[in-house]
Formats: sequence, structure tokens, C-alpha cells
Amino acid sequence: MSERLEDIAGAMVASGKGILAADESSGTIKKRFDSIGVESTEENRRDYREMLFRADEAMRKYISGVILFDETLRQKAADGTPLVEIIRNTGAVPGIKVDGGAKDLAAFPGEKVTEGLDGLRDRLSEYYGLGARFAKWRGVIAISDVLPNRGAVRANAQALARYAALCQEAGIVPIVEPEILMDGEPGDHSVDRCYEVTQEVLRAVFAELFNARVSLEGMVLKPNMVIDGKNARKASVEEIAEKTVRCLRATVPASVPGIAFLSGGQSDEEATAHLSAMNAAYDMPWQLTFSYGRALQAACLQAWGGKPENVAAGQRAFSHRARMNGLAATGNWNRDLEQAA
Ligand SMILES: O=P(O)(O)OC[C@H]1O[C@](O)(COP(=O)(O)O)[C@@H](O)[C@@H]1O
Repeated sequence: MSERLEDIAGAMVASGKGILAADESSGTIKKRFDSIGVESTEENRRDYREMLFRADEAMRKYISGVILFDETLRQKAADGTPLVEIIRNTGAVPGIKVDGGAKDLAAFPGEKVTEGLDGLRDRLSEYYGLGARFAKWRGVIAISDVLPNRGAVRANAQALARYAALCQEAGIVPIVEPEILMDGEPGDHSVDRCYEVTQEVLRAVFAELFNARVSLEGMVLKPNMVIDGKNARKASVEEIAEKTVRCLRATVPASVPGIAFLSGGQSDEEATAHLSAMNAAYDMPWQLTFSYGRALQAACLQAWGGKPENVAAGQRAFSHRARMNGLAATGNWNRDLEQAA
């Protein structure tokens, strides 16, 4: 018997846990490996991700699900165990990135639309067979004084909604990710401009989800926080927490079981501090947690450096960030815990 979407979604946002985004596409993982001088070969990618998934205690205690790239879902560990099985044995749910990436949107210079709907029904049924129980699709929204245009917002919202409906038909929980870029160009927008655009985008996304008859109980939202651009950072932790919660309350129906933020280029500690501040100070109808890529992995990647003898150090770095974010997911993180480590 297949599991209920609501139960899978509930497990993905279980209290004190969050999602590890390890679904970097080939181009993105190459960038990450370039930063530590490691060649992006299939074996190196496997070794790196196997190191994360075998950080057993962190995975069991703080990670509810792992987003994978197509290659990883099919890969075996060095000893022949499928990586999906290692993840499942920790109690985490395996998930899969199914979008085909953000491409230039015709007639909208500087704006993108995410591709990948063609053939998606067949791919989802194959992924289900390979063990995936949730999926992820990221729409990318540019932000400036004049962007985004309504047409670009609508194109991305519709694609997200069509993707989500197909996932639910396949018994797979969709993570719906509309990302307003914090680290795009020019990156000088204020926190209030981010509020305005995030509100507009989330409204458009939920309107399209309703139109597409997506069951909100069986999805997870992965938004950006309401935060100023990378070249204009000055808002305090409290301001970002307050504005993010206010924006989400104004746009996200209470029937959505959980919201799991992307980190978007925030430093490790910022991403943790912001999440913890929201959970500590506000009552919300949804679980509020993390689905971080960089903010969970950056320290681990550095500690590992591509060297087999550094696997334990890499796992320690990952476990520390997983624990800090697990605490943030219940509002119980504080800076002293970082120093103690
Ligand atoms: O451009 P890609 O390779 O699809 O990757 C985008 C990345 O952004 C995320 O959606 C969020 O990652 P961050 O937390 O690092 O912002 C990841 O799930 C994903 O790996």
C-alpha cells in the first residue's frame, strides 16, 4: 500500500529536524568542488555524498529527508550499498530534484523560467520505483527595482503548480520552491523590497496551486527568507525574522504542513540564527524548518577537501551544522553553542 502524502510531508517537517539539500546539479557541484580544488568526477561526487549520508548520528537525529540529484539516486556506495538505502536506514526520506534548471524566459530579458515538465509523469513514476517519496522544483525569480515582471512570476508559478500536481498523482510529495534571489545581480535590494516581491510571488504561487487542484496538506513550501540583497546586507536578525514570519502569515495557508527555507547564500551561522529567531519568537500554523544546501555543507566541504583521510573531520563539520539547525528548528539555538564547538 502506498504511503499517504500527508504522512510523508509530516515526516519531512518533523519537529527538530530538517532537509539536507544535496541535489546540486552537475554545474553547481562542479563550482563547489572547484572551490576546494577537487575534480568533479562521478566517483568524487559519490564519495562526498556517501560521507554526508554516513554521518549516522546527525542523519538520525536532525535530518528528515535528503534531496538528491538523478545521478545520486542511482549510485552505490563504495561497498556496493545503494546510497538510497543508506539514507533510508537512517530514517530519512529520500527525495529527488526533478526540474531541468532555470532557462532564459523569452521576451523577458534578465528573467528565467524553469524547464522540465515534458515527460515528467514518466520520470516521476521511475523515481518512485527507485525509492523517492518527495521531489523538488526550483523557480528562480530575479529581483531589482523593476524586476520581477508579472509575466515571469506567473510563468514560474504555473510551472510549479503543474509539477506539484504531477507529483501528487505519482504518490510523491512536491517541495514547491520559488526562490527570490538574494545573491543575484545587482543584489542591492532592501529587505522591504524583498518583502514586497516575496509576497507577490507567494500569492501567485498559491493561486496557481489552487487552480491546479494541488492538495496543500501534501506539499512542503521551500521559500527564501525575507532578507536584503547580498550587496546591501544590514537588516538585523530580529528584523529578518519578523518580516519573514509576517510575509508567510500573509500568504501561506495554514493547511500547508511545513515550510523549509533555502539558505540562498547566507553564511552558515546567519541561516541558523534567522531560523531559530523565528521559531523562538512566533507561533505559527506550520512547522518552520530548513532545507539548506550551502549552509549545511560549506564547512564539511572545506574540512573534507577531497581527501579520504579527512572523512571523519568532514562528518564532524556536517554533524555540527545539522545539530545547530536542528536546534534552530525548535528555536533553541544560541551563539554560545557555536563557540563551545
Ligand atoms: O542550481 P541547482 O544546481 O539546481 O541547485 C540549486 C540549489 O539550491 C537549493 O535549492 C537551495 O540551496 P541553498 O540552501 O544552498 O541556497 C538546493 O536544493 C540546490 O542544490
